[in-house]
Amino acid sequence: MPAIPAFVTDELSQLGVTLDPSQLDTLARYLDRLLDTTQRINLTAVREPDAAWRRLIIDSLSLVPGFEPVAEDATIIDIGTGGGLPGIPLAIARPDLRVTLLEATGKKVRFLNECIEALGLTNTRAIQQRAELLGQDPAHRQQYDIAVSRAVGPMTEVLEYSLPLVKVGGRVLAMKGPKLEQELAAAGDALGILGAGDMEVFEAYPPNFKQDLVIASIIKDRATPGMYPRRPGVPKHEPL
Ligand SMILES: C[S@@+](CC[C@H](N)C(=O)[O-])C[C@H]1O[C@@H](n2cnc3c(N)ncnc32)[C@H](O)[C@@H]1O
Repeated sequence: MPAIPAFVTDELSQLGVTLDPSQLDTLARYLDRLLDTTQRINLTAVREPDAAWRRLIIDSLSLVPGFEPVAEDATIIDIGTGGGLPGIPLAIARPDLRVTLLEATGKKVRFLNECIEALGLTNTRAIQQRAELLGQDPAHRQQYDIAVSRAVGPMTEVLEYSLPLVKVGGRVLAMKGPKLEQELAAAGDALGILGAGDMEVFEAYPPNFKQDLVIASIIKDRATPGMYPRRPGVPKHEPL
């Protein structure tokens, strides 16, 4: 069984996340695969095992408290999931939720499908597509309760990828660093245009952790106009 550092359960419990031994084991097996595969495909820059538990697994699970209240069987989409972050740790920690991993790059999606199969993640699927196209696909547009993301781009771009995929009444949860304030100052137009309502920003960790990870939580309260998201590449190169 892959090693699980002693700090993991304690740090998770400080975030309000409790996992059983088999969930911890599944997380360890996922991390093993991710670190092993990253020697061939660049899936993460974090290679050292303790740092990988903290920055990849525990950081991802810091989103869990932001899910509440959430309906049983709620649908989550992880936009630009790369090697499965934060979506795979979330799917392991919350088997009651249905998780879609969205990623544009084929070789990363192949890795995600191998993980889903090997780890027996029956609540998880991976889709190879660009967010700009999935957001215009009626099978996915405004179908998700929650859109999550990590390290996909500035807030304005993340909002144009995320809000079209979320139901009215659903939520966007974006993992962000210390530049969030500047990014939000630039994102006012995007919030209004894309149908955002109330927004809250909270620290992912209690103060004793000294981590600067913050989570922006945005409720969607109106339908997104049909012209958004715009064509692939436009949200990035001509931000709203
Ligand atoms: C910096 S990586 C972050 C990956 C992962 N979220 C993480 O934190 O490790 C950004 C990922 O988003 C994907 N991506 C970027 N733009 C995208 C888009 N428009 N639609 C789908 N995936 C996209 C990229 O292919 C890449 O794998």
